[in-house]
Amino acid sequence: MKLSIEKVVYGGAGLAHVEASGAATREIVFVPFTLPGEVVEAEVADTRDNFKDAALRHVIAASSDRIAPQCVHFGVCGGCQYQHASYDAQLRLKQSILQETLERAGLNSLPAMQVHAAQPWEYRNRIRLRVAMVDWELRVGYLRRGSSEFLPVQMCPIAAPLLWYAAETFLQRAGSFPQWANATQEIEFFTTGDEQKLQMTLFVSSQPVKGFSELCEALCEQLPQLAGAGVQIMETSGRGRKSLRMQPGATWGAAGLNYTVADETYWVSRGSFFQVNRAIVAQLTELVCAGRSGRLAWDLYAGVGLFSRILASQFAEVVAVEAAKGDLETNLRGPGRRAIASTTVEFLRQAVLERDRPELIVMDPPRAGVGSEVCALLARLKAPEVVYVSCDPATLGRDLRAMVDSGYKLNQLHLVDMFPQTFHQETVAVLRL
Ligand SMILES: C[S@@+](CC[C@H](N)C(=O)[O-])C[C@H]1O[C@@H](n2cnc3c(N)ncnc32)[C@H](O)[C@@H]1O
Repeated sequence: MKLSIEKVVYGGAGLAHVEASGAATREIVFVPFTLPGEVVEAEVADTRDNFKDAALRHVIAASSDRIAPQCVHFGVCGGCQYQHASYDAQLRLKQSILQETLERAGLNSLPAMQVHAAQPWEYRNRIRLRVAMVDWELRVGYLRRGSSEFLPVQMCPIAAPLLWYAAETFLQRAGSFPQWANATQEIEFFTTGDEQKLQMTLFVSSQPVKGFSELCEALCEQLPQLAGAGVQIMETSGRGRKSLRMQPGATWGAAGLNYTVADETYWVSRGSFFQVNRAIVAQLTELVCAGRSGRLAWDLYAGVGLFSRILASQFAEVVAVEAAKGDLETNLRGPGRRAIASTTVEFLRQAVLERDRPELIVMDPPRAGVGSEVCALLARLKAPEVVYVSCDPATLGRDLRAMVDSGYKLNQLHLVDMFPQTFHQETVAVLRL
C-alpha cells in the first residue's frame, strides 16, 4: 500500500493513516525506517486491534533528511533505528517526540527545550554480544530485529573502536581454547572513556574446569588494555531470558576500572551500571550538578555515585541512595558523604517521618520512572529544587505531571542525546517550587 508518513513515534517507526474498509475511522499504520513527509510503499506485516505494522518496501518520495546508513547491518540488526536519518534530523525527531509525549501527559506551557549532542558514532563504552558457531566458524553478533534469532555482525559503528577490536581479538584467540569458545554464549566489553582500560565478562552455559587465566593472558598479548575479566555462569530456572540467574565464576586481573569523567574518577566494578555514552557523560553531569550548592543534597537512584561525588564538593552534606549492591560506598567515602543501600521509596518514607528537607534532590530512575508513591512523598518533602534525569519519555511525563500537580513548576527541559542512531532518549528536567 502507498502511505504518507506523518511523524515518527517513540520506538522509531513512522506513522501513517489509511482508510479502513467499512470503518468510520482511519486506521494507524506503523512503518519502521521512514521519515516525516515521505511517501512510501509498504506491506502489512501484522494486524492488531487498533493499528497495523508494515514493512517498508520502497521509498517513493524521500525526505531531504534521508541519508545512507553507515552500518551494513542496519535494518536487520535490532540495535539501531535511525541511521537512515541525518544526525540533525534524529535530534529533531527526538525533540518532537518528547514535546508531544509531555503535552499528552497534560503538561502545558513547557519551557523551551535545550538540545545537547556529542559525537553520533563510536560513543558506546559498553557492548554485549552473542557468541555462536556459524558454519563451523565462531562469530559474534546481536539479535535480529524483532526476534531472538542470532545475527552475526562484522561491525558496530556506534561502539568505541576498542570494543570491536576486543571482540575480534576474542574470536581470533578463542580457537586455541575450544572449551571456552564452546561454552561462551555472550561476551561483554566495557572500556574507560579514553579506551585505555578494558573489562571483559564471559557469560557461559557451564564453566570449563580450567584455562580462563591462560585465555585472558593470550588476549592480553594483542589487547594490553585488558585489565580484568570474569565469568558469569548462566543458569535457567525455566523458559526465556527472564528466568536466567547468574552465578559468578572464574576471575582474572582487576575487578573493575577507574573511570574518569571531567574532574572525578569513579571505581566501576565489572557489571556495575555506568552511563553508556562516553562522549556526553561529562555534559550530563554538568547539567545536573553545575551551579548548585548548599547544605544538603540527595542523589536518588545513585548508581556508582556519578552525580553524588560532584555534588559532595558543592554541598556540606550529600546523601546517595541506591538499591543495588555496588560501588556507591567506595566512591562516596569521606566526611559529609553518606551512601545508603535502600530503595528510594523506603528512604523517602523514613525521611518524611524525620522531616528531612534537602535543598536539592537529583533522581535518575530506570525506565519505569519514580512512580506515584515517590511523587507523593516528594510533594510532602517540598525540596525547593528537583533535577529529574529520565531515559523514558512516557514515565517522565507521568511523573512530571504528578509533581506539577503537587505544586512544582517545570523550569528547564534538556534533551541529552545519550543514544545516537537509536530511538532511546535521555531527558533532564529541572523542577522548582
Ligand atoms: C539509570 S541508573 C542511574 C545511576 C546513576 N545515577 C548514574 O547516572 O550513573 C538507575 C539506578 O537506579 C538503581 N535503582 C533501580 N531501582 C531502584 C530503587 N527502587 N531504588 C533505588 N535505586 C534503584 C539501579 O540499580 C541503577 O543503579
